[in-house]
Amino acid sequence: MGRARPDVDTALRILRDHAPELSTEMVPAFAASGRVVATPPLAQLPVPRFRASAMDGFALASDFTLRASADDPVHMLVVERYGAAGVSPESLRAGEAARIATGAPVPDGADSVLIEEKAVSTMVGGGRRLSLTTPVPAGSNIRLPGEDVPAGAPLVARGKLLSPAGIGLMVAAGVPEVEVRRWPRVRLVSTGSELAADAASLDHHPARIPDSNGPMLMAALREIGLPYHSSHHAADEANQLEKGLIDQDADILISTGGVSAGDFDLIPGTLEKLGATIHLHASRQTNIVRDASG
Ligand SMILES: Nc1nc2c(c(=O)[nH]1)N[C@H]1C(S)=C(S)[C@@H](COP(=O)(O)OP(=O)(O)OC[C@H]3O[C@@H](n4cnc5c(N)ncnc54)[C@H](O)[C@@H]3O)O[C@H]1N2
Ligand code: MOO
Repeated sequence: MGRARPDVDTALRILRDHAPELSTEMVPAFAASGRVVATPPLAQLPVPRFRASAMDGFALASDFTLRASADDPVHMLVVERYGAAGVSPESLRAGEAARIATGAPVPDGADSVLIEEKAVSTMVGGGRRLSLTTPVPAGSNIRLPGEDVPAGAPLVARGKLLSPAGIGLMVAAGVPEVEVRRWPRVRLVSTGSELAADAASLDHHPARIPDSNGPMLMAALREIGLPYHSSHHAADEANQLEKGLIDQDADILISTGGVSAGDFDLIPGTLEKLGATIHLHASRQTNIVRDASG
């Protein structure tokens, strides 16, 4: 058992090297926040899914506007051919410009979107006429299919924690479910004969103090989103400690108290008796161990 105090990176590496991998489960992508990725999810759809307008305005063929000038404006006929959701809009004919909304599919025949604010249009006869005094550059305000994420691309690396951004990315790319590690189960053991189980017993025992570490650590576990834990209080007495520390269902055992040099600091000895190997005794306050069962 080394007594040198390792830095945080070293301590984390030792922990990772000895932590057994948890089994995995499939969960819906929308419900995977805070889970650890076991198998990188792959984009089922490209993002954008189709050639999409980045702006509200008019979709048109840039070629048609090449000769536009203040002296000699180019006029186009505005057609209202929105792509209904899931339906590609009809192709544009020469000289037509289509009203288009941000995110809508760009019709065939158009290679550019002129933004609303730069467009000058007037009613002529029964229709709307768009007048251009400068050419519209090819490719303006169009997002290409797969520009953000190509189909098949891995979205989140193995071992990463899924963030809200990761959830949005997976759902945008059509991923229905993702393989993640199951939640680890944590057992929390407050040790110390001086700890009072409840406020009432403090009255009868003037030398006792409340078990504040237990509730604090439970709150910390909840804060990082770990849903499964059990908590236990054990007096500084070998049998009680042994019983308290054994939990076949726990993946992680967190104990508090009993690791320093007092006569009643029995945790390291008890753990070793139970078959644990101490890989890191990081400080007098921190014990990091691995159960013999793996
Ligand atoms: N002519 C102009 N067009 C746009 C301008 C501008 O100044 N002039 N601003 C652009 C900017 S910047 C932004 S930001 C967007 C703002 O768009 P809206 O807030 O009006 O939102 P929508 O047009 O409804 O949608 C935009 C885009 O996002 C997609 N969307 C909407 N909700 C969802 C959702 N729940 N999940 C996934 N995707 C969603 C929608 O389909 C569109 O693709 O306007 C620019 N345009
Ligand atoms: O207003 Mo938009 O917010 O530039 O993405």
